[in-house]
Amino acid sequence: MPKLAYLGPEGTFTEEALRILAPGAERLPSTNVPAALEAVRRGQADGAVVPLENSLEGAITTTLDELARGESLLINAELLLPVEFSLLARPGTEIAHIKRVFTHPAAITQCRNFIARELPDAVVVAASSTAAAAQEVALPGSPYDAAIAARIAGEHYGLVELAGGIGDRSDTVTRFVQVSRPGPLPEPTGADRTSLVAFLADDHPGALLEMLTEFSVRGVNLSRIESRPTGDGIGRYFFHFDFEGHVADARVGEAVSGLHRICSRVRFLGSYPRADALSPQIKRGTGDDDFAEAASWLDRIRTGQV
Ligand SMILES: O=C(O)C(=O)C[C@]1(C(=O)O)C=C[C@@H](O)C=C1
Repeated sequence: MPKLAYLGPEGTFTEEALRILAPGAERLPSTNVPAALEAVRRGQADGAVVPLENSLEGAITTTLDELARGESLLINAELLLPVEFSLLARPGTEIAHIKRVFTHPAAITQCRNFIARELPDAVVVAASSTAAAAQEVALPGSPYDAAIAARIAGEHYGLVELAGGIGDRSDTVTRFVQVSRPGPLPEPTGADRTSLVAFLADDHPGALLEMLTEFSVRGVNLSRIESRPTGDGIGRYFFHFDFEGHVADARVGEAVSGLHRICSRVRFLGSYPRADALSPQIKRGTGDDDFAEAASWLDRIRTGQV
């Protein structure tokens, strides 16, 4: 049975995602995303499940940065999980008396309107996770009056739900990824996604366009691009890319090789089945057969068999 680290403690949305992605796995709660990923790198866990982006707040930048640094980890699965938030408090608490709310920064963003409307005078403090906030609020003498978390966190830690479905949108989804140390890739399914991090050799004019061109000329459709600061100064970035296809596909392999040639460094983050199982539209001349036929034709003309 694999042991998987996750952003804990029990009752986080990440735990819910892990239960779906790996129902039989042993769960190792970690205090934050870096700790969950380090547990994999140190061999304390066989893998980890961490949040990557949210449909309302965008990327979980800590995860992007932690996947770009340290020893390489590979994404081997993803999950899109609908997230619903509840306002949880110790029994007997009234909303009017709530002055200090505790929750994960992503939850603060996703419940902004509820907080402004129903808790205008409350101070909202960032916690390492929604369930960590609920765990803290449940402690006698806690400095916090309420937590924003999943309803199940209230059940775990003995809190009552004062309000449910408090997110600004009812259709919010968070994307989670399951990562492991480098090893065999998942087999191509025809509905895959590939992720990588690219570091520019320099920021000459058009450098970003050159990277994008490596995808477009081969008909590889980008689904996400995020710039993240390298820390070397304002304007110095590295880039996270998600795109359709599996690195075993000729067009994807050619695009990734092209990036490898023009960038100072490329970190491959994996090819894995898409959570939405959507198959890409293959542009004319960019299918595996097209690449194979073109390679044969090139061999022929290089030997004068024109
Ligand atoms: O704190 C949690 O419960 C988490 O699983 C983290 C997290 C996140 O990082 O976005 C996951 C889903 C929600 O968007 C809120 C928080």
